[in-house]
Amino acid sequence: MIRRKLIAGNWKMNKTAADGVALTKDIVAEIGRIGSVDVVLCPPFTALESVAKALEGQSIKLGAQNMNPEKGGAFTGEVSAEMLRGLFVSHVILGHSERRTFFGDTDAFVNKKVIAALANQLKPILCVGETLAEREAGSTLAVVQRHVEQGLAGVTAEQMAAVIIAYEPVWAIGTGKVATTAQAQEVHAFIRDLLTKLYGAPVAQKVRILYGGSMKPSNAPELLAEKDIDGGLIGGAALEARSFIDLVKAAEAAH
Ligand SMILES: O=C(CO)COP(=O)(O)O
Repeated sequence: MIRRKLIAGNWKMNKTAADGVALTKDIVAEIGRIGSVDVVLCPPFTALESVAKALEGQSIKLGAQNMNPEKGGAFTGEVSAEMLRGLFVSHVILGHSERRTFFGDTDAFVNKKVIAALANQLKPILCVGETLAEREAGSTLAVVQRHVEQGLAGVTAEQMAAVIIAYEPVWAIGTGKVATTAQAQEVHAFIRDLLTKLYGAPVAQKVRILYGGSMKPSNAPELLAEKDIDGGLIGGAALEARSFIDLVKAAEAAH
């Protein structure tokens, strides 16, 4: 089973709309119509519309970094799935560890978002991963299992075709401390086994599992060569055209 590699850039709270357009134009100039790798840019909400325009006619897709599961109403400061769809957004990062840590996102709330995203034809990129304390306590796999099972509660086998999972060990995010390929592959294989138990092998074999945490052009080829690592969710290295393009090229070479 060949899964298409996917490289997604999570810009986090960086880039004004103008900066985002400039970065997008540089990326598009080199890899706008890349055929063999899926590429998703996830700017902040404020840059989605301008980046969508800069991506017109290209195969690169647009993602958001969060969303509220409600349809609409009195939820000051929040953004709904329908609002994102209206801006040509196709993907949405959900359950990122920064949201879990700083903004109180629980597994149950993340699950509501996943369900709402799928109901609105948005592809969720569900983030899972342990903290350093959890790894040191030997609970990595238990934490990842909880994030996956609770995040996907109520998601059907058919809907899994639209779901992407990102394994992001929290201790590797923005720290320069990348998980070893063996550490990453172990957890990716564990997630695929879990998906096999939940949905059966034909479904589990098709789900893309991305790695995230200090992924760079220098360490990407080794990570992307692993059997169950299907791409990357990139933070820091997605903020510059050169490193992001090189990551996409590494995924193309690993294809
Ligand atoms: O959190 C991440 C992507 O969502 C990873 O961030 P870094 O690539 O900056 O470590």
